[in-house]
Amino acid sequence: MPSLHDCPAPAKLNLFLHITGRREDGYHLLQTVFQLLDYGDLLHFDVRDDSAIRRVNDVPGVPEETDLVVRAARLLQAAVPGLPGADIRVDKRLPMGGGLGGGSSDAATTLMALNHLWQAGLGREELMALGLKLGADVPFFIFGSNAFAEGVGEQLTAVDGLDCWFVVLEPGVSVPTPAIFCSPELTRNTKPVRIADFSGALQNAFGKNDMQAVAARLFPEVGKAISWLGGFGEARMTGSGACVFMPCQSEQQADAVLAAASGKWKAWKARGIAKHPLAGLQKSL
Ligand SMILES: C[C@](O)(CO)[C@H](O)COP(=O)(O)OP(=O)(O)OC[C@H]1O[C@@H](n2ccc(N)nc2=O)[C@H](O)[C@@H]1O
Ligand SMILES: Nc1ncnc2c1ncn2[C@@H]1O[C@H](COP(=O)(O)OP(=O)(O)OP(=O)(O)O)[C@@H](O)[C@H]1O
Repeated sequence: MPSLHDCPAPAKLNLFLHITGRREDGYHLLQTVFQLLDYGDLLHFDVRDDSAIRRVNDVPGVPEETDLVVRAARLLQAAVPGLPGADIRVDKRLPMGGGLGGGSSDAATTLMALNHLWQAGLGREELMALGLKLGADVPFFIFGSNAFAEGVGEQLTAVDGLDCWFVVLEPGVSVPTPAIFCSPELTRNTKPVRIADFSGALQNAFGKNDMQAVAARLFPEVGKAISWLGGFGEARMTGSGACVFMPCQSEQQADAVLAAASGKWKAWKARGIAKHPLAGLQKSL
């Protein structure tokens, strides 16, 4: 039976995240730049000769039935008649509720890998539409490159992103995204930026993360991580938290920050990448 092993589900950073308004249905209008990293989860797929979808390993805190990889596989199966099943193994490296998009990226990798293995024949746009049913960040990971996102996060425009090393700090807490979006303290009136103003200016810490102040108040470890990393450069929270990142001038600078973090913080370095590693698996419509 066909199989695909060591499929990357890369992490993302939100280089900035502006909340510019709120829709009548409660969803927030935002502007953000998604940056892909060369670090993330690893997924393994084996096609089955029956139609069952199984996650074959234990993932602490995520029951099989609620796992986004299982839900993504079922969604694709339901979209195209006659598809077989799959065994899926998830090597989790990204923290949950970290703002790194781990669950969303796992879902996107599952849709892309199984679309290929099952020869389901869906195009990129169709996979992105399926992905949006699973979460706001899933379409970005299928999109294939770094992106400026608007609307509720589904309107994507390709951008270069940053070609540099990043240090990422894991504060050790899990931030539930709805807790930040629901907070009365969240500001929702940042003036919209133009994508043209963003390009080139990013190295000088363009923009801000509007969710950062709320997350730091609700989860003090997030505030401590920002203060600590801010001693070395421009430190910012990604997504709704909890993780905090800093762009570095060189790999040596990243290594120096990691050495200083040793024994104090869980931290790692990753390089910004321009393309999703599975982008070549898809046919575009
Ligand atoms: C903050 C970001 O991480 C930025 O990358 C994402 O927009 C959030 O993505 P996510 O964690 O995949 O979130 P989802 O599972 O889609 O939504 C969780 C909840 O967040 C709120 N939500 C989400 C996206 C959005 N534009 N406005 C919202 O108000 C909704 O209450 C939703 O029920
Ligand atoms: N495969 C999966 N990996 C991680 N979380 C999953 C997965 N499947 C379901 N979940 C659920 O999704 C929740 C959010 O996890 P995730 O790691 O995507 O958060 P996040 O990094 O904050 O994402 P985002 O940046 O999109 O807000 C988890 O707490 C977990 O309950």
